[in-house]
Amino acid sequence: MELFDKLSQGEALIESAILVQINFGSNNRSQHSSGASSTQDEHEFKELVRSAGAITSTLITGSRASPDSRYFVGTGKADEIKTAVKQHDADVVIFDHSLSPAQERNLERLFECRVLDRTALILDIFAQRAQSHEGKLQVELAQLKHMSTRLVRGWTHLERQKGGIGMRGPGETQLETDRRLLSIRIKQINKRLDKVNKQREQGRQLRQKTEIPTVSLVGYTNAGKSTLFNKITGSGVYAADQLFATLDPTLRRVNLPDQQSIVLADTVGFIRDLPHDLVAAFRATLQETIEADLILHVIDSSDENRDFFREQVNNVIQELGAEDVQQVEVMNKIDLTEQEPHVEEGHNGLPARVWLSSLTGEGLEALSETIAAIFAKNTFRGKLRLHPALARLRAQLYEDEAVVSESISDKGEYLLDVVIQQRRFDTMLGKEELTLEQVQ
Ligand SMILES: Nc1nc2c(ncn2[C@@H]2O[C@H](COP(=O)(O)OP(=O)(O)OP(=O)(O)O)[C@@H](O)[C@H]2O)c(=O)[nH]1
Ligand SMILES: [Mg+2]
Repeated sequence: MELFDKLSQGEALIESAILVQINFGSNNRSQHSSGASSTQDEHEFKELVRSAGAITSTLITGSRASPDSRYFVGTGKADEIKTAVKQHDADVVIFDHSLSPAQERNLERLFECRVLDRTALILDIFAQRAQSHEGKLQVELAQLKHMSTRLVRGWTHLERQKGGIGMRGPGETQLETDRRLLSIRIKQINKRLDKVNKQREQGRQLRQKTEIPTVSLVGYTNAGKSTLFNKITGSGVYAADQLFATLDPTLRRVNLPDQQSIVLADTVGFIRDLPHDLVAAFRATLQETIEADLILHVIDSSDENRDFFREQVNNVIQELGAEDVQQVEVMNKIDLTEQEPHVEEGHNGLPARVWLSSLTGEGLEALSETIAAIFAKNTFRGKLRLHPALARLRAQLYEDEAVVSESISDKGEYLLDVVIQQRRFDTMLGKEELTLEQVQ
């Protein structure tokens, strides 16, 4: 009866999955390196599968020099997986890697069961989580693109009606249609996305006109961004112990202690090795990140791999062209550690790191004050045009880590984007006894 209720609510059956993870012998994946350990990879892979709503029957690991063109794994390993499928009566085999359409097809024929790769798995999670119109369109587009190379399949054709991982979203009806219909649908979605982008652009321009600074919560999946967002805004944005609980950036206007307003944006969590197609598909969703005045980089401080995650997120920020945006690290979940809530200052006299707990709320006030301080008048932020003779001042600004970006004018002047405490800046200028030209 319970099962029937579940089905009638449109929820998929819980599936049993065989997981496959192959180590290709790269050094930075070894157990004791500072990078992602294999145990960590394993944990994350299982979490992803759990988020997709499947149960891990068993995880099969192995190592190879390079992928086999036919089965991705060697024939011996392929037989091992096949046996496991039979033994566990598995519904699906999920690879923590990208598979070519041909490999996927060969494996499905061999196992007589559905085979998914990492991209399809992540897409499936996205499909379940997408909330907004744009998010749904983005996911459908990415799914259709992924699917268009995999239209001709033997086994899945029959299985598709049943639903399950990788089968949600546009799957059921689209597989029966041909490539032509698929491309029509892709065009349609692109058109709608264009429209959504225009609307987004209008909203952004409006915010710029009113000069409300935008603050983005960015971070690895499960770091606690949505929990923090909810705590700050008092709104009920979905937060759950699942990867990708949030897909769409959610914007809220927030009043700071000193009467200033900011727009706070919650964003989708980053993840290691996000398939490249997806980075492109979600660029629009993460646009807010790029255009923010301040990035709050949320980090699960209780996680032993926090440094690795931090690096991963900073890589993605760079990929999105947002590395010049000022960043404050939010060291979250201190309730799970020995840390007391506190603010760490950077060299430029501005806060660099706030230790807090989004769950208990300790340290939250300090964060609000920190954000307020950054946008308050006592912070100098702007572009400077420095004559080449002012190289010493320039060096000092660099020493203080106050320079966000730099270019050189035709006349050889330094054009600097600077963020620094006003008082500290005044002291520096005092020493130079020179006037500067402030651009802007
Ligand atoms: N103990 C503790 N748990 C926290 C804290 N903040 C968040 N969590 C938990 O961490 C889990 C993930 O939180 P979310 O806010 O959904 O994380 P997220 O960064 O938005 O994740 P994605 O949307 O998947 O990117 C939830 O179970 C939260 O309850 C905290 O300060 N302390
Ligand atoms: Mg979230």
